[in-house]
Amino acid sequence: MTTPRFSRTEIVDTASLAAATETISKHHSIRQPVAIIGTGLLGTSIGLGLRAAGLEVLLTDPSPSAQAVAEDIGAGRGLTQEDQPGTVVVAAPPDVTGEEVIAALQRWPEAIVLDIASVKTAIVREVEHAVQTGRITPRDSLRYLGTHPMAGRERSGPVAARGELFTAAPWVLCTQPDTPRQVIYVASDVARLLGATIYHMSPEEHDAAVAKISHLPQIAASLLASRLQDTSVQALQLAGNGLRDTTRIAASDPSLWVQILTANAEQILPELHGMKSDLDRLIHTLSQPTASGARLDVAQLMDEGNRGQARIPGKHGGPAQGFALVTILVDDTPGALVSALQAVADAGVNVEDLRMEHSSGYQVGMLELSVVPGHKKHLVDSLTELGWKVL
Ligand SMILES: NC(=O)c1ccc[n+]([C@@H]2O[C@H](COP(=O)([O-])OP(=O)(O)OC[C@H]3O[C@@H](n4cnc5c(N)ncnc54)[C@H](O)[C@@H]3O)[C@@H](O)[C@H]2O)c1
Ligand SMILES: O=C(O)C(=O)C[C@]1(C(=O)O)C=C[C@@H](O)C=C1
Repeated sequence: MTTPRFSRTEIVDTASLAAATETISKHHSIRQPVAIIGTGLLGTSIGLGLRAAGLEVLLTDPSPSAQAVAEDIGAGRGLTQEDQPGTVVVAAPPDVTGEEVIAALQRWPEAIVLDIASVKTAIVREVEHAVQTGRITPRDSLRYLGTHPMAGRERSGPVAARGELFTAAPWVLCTQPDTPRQVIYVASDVARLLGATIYHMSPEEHDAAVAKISHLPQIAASLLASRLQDTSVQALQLAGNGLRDTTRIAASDPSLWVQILTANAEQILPELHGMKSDLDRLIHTLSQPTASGARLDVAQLMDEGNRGQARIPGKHGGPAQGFALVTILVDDTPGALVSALQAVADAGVNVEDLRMEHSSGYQVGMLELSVVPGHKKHLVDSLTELGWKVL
C-alpha cells in the first residue's frame, strides 16, 4: 500500500477552470449524505462549503459545544445512530485520525472514508496495521483515501470556520497504487466543490513537502515570536508589518502542532539542521562584522532568502505574479471599508488580495490592495478623483 502510483505530481487546476467558466460545476460523484467526524475549524469549514454546494452533511464531535456551534452556523445536522453516510470526512486531530478512520470503515461498510490531517504517512501506517491485525479487511482499506487541504488558519474551533477557506488552495490526495477510481473521484469532487486545486502525491512525498513548506515555517514563526516574551512593551509598540508577517502563525494551537511535528519528525529534522547551519554561519559572520568578506556573506544570505521567496507561487499558482500595491487611507468608522471597496469596484478593477493595517493611536486604517500592475494608474486616478487619499 505504500508504493506511489504517481511518481510525479499531477496538477488539476480546478480553480482556474472554474474561473474560466465562472462557475464550479455542481455535478459530482460524492455519495451522500456526507458525515464529518470532528467539527473544529476544518470540519466545520468543509461542512459549510459542501452545504453551500447543496450536499446533505451530517456532523459529529465528541465536544457537544463544538458540534452545536457547527450545526448552528449551518454546517450540517447532527449525525444519528440510524444514519448511513455514503462519504465520511474525518477532520479530527492527527493523533486520533487513524483510529477514527478505522472506526468509520468498520461502522459503515459501504462508505468512502477520507481524512484531512496535516500528516499522512503515520495515518496510512495505522490503517495498514489495522489490516494486518484483522481489525479491517484489505478490501475495507481500499475505501480509505488520505487527503490534506493546504488551507487553514492560526485559530481553531468551529467559530473560526469559513466555507470559502479552500478557494484556490492546494488539496493533496495521497492516492495509492490500488486506490479505486471511484474513491479518487469522490475525494477529487469534495476538493473541487470547495474550490481547491488538486494535487496527487504519495504519503511520503506529501510529508517531505509539508516539512519544508508548512512545518518549518511554523517552527520558525514560533521560535521568532517566543523571543518577544521578554521584549518591552515600548519596543513592541513599534512593531510594523515585518513582525506581523513573520509571526501570524505563531498564534496556532500548540496541541495541534505537537501532534504534527512529532508525527513528521523524521522529515523535519534535516530541515532544522539546514536552518541551524545557516544560523551558525550568520552568528559567526556577525561576531566579526567588519572582517574581510563579512558584508559579502551577509549579502549572500539575504540574497539566498530573496531567491527562495521568489520561488513561492502566487495566488493563481505558477510563478509568483508581481501585483502592484495601492494603499488607501480609510477612516476607522462603520461602513468606510465597504465604501472604499465599492469605489474600487466602480473603477472596474479586480482586487487580487487585500489587507488592512492600523497604526496604533490613529483613527484611520491603511487598506492595502494588490491589483494587476496595468490597472494601478487607472485605479489611483479614479480613487483620487473621488476624493480618496491614496498613499
Ligand atoms: N488548522 C489548520 O490550519 C489545518 C489545515 C489543514 C488540515 N488540518 C487538519 O485538520 C484536522 C482538524 O484540525 P482543526 O484545525 O480543525 O482543529 P480544531 O481543534 O479546530 O478541531 C478539531 C476537532 O476535533 C474534535 N475531536 C477531538 N477528538 C476527536 C475524535 N476522536 N473524533 C472526532 N473529533 C474529535 C475536537 O473536539 C475539535 O472540535 C487536523 O487533523 C489538522 O491536522 C488543520
Ligand atoms: O495559514 C495558516 O494559518 C495555516 O496554518 C495553514 C497551514 C499551512 O499552510 O502551513 C497549516 C497547517 C495545515 O496542515 C495546512 C495549512
